[in-house]
Amino acid sequence: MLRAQAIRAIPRQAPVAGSARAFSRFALANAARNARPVVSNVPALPLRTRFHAGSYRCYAEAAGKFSRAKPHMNIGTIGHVDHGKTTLTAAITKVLAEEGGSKFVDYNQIDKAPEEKARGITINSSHVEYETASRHYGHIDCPGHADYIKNMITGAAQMDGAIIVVSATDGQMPQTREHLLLARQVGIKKLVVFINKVDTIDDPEMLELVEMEMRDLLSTYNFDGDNTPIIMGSALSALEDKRPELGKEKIKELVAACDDWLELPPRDLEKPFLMPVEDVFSISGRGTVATGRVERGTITKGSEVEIVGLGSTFKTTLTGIEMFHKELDRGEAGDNMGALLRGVKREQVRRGQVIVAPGSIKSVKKFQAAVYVLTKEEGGRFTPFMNNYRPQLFVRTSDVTVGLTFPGDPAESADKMVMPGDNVELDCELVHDVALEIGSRFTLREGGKTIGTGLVTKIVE
Ligand SMILES: Nc1nc2c(ncn2[C@@H]2O[C@H](COP(=O)(O)OP(=O)(O)OP(=O)(O)O)[C@@H](O)[C@H]2O)c(=O)[nH]1
Ligand SMILES: [Mg+2]
Repeated sequence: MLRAQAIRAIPRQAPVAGSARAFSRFALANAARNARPVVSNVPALPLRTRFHAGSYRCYAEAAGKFSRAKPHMNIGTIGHVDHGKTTLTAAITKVLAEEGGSKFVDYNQIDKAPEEKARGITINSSHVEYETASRHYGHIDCPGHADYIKNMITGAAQMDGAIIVVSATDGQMPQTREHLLLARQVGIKKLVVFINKVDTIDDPEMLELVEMEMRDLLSTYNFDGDNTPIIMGSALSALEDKRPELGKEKIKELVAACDDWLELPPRDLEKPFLMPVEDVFSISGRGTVATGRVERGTITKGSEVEIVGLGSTFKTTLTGIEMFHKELDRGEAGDNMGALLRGVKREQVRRGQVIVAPGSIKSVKKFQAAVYVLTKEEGGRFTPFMNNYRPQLFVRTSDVTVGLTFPGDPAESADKMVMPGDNVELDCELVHDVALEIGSRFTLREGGKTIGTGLVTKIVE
């Protein structure tokens, strides 16, 4: 709800008074098209894209509980089961509440996370918020491993940075590694480590060992193992007001490390321009107009752009921008606009292509992806699928058949299968190339229903 309000709260760019002739025919069609969804139950645009459009401004206007003049960042606790993610989340809100930067949210409130339906996929996750001297944070904690996986693949609750929690009693465990890998794949660049349950450890050498192993592991997954802040403490002590040197003080250190080390994500407006083509019109006397909703970046009239995907990639000049029947000089993320393209024939541009800042994204046919396959309760398949399964892949406005195979030796893949509810790494080959990059999210559909969702993790060609 908060999110929906927040999206609506983002003010649109006010149209500048139009010049001589607006491309009114396309504007009408544009309005009509916006009113009807193209494929009825295709999941909405990734929440992330919409949510990020206004970044912290969303929060500023939606909640009004704290002062929101500070930049906003989404983070979360990740790590192996039972290592103390939820306890730590509660402890952070408790310690910051004492300084007026949060409302204390106790363990039980966090752990009875509501089921959230994001694009048909049920994810249990809790969102809390708090404020430090320099930032406002939205913090995500999921109750179970499967929910972290779904969350990260689908991006339903996006994290720009994360706190990885490792229990000093166990050290790194399989899910520590799995979450690190996924964090890397979803584009999280920096993490902060919290070695938890230090209250139960008497041997300092044990702690050194856990720290060393974590630094190695971070480096293995291409994080900065040498410089990543590692804080050792006890979330439970902080929560129970015991041993402040392990509790409260360490939570303060952790929060300070988040402020200093985790980098604010680039705002959508700062990214290179990208507009997925939804429709194309030819307007006599003026030329070809492509319409769509700008996903990221800004563009000015007269800029050089590149049209990418579906077999043809070429450059042209954007000679006009129109919104709401008015001609404008500039378009930006979130705008529904029409782009007048110089010297381009109508047949050269198609729905499914993207118009981008030249060189900012490539057209791709083969890639690897992390895929989450919906359960039948989530509206997905009832039965497993095998090697060489060929559903439709939807990304932005394109819809292409994709062949899915298991990575590795084909001889060993013959009797492998993927069950509804699984998450798997798959090799993907599209029948047509489309604009994709590492981190692009897509959905898989078959027979009119969504059966899976995926994240591009590696570009092959
Ligand atoms: N001794 C000690 N126990 C702790 C500490 N932090 C958490 N625990 C205990 O560890 C257990 C698991 O803590 P949770 O916070 O539920 O762990 P989690 O990582 O959220 O677990 P899942 O959500 O199930 O993956 C609970 O019994 C906590 O009380 C700590 O600093 N010291
Ligand atoms: Mg938990």
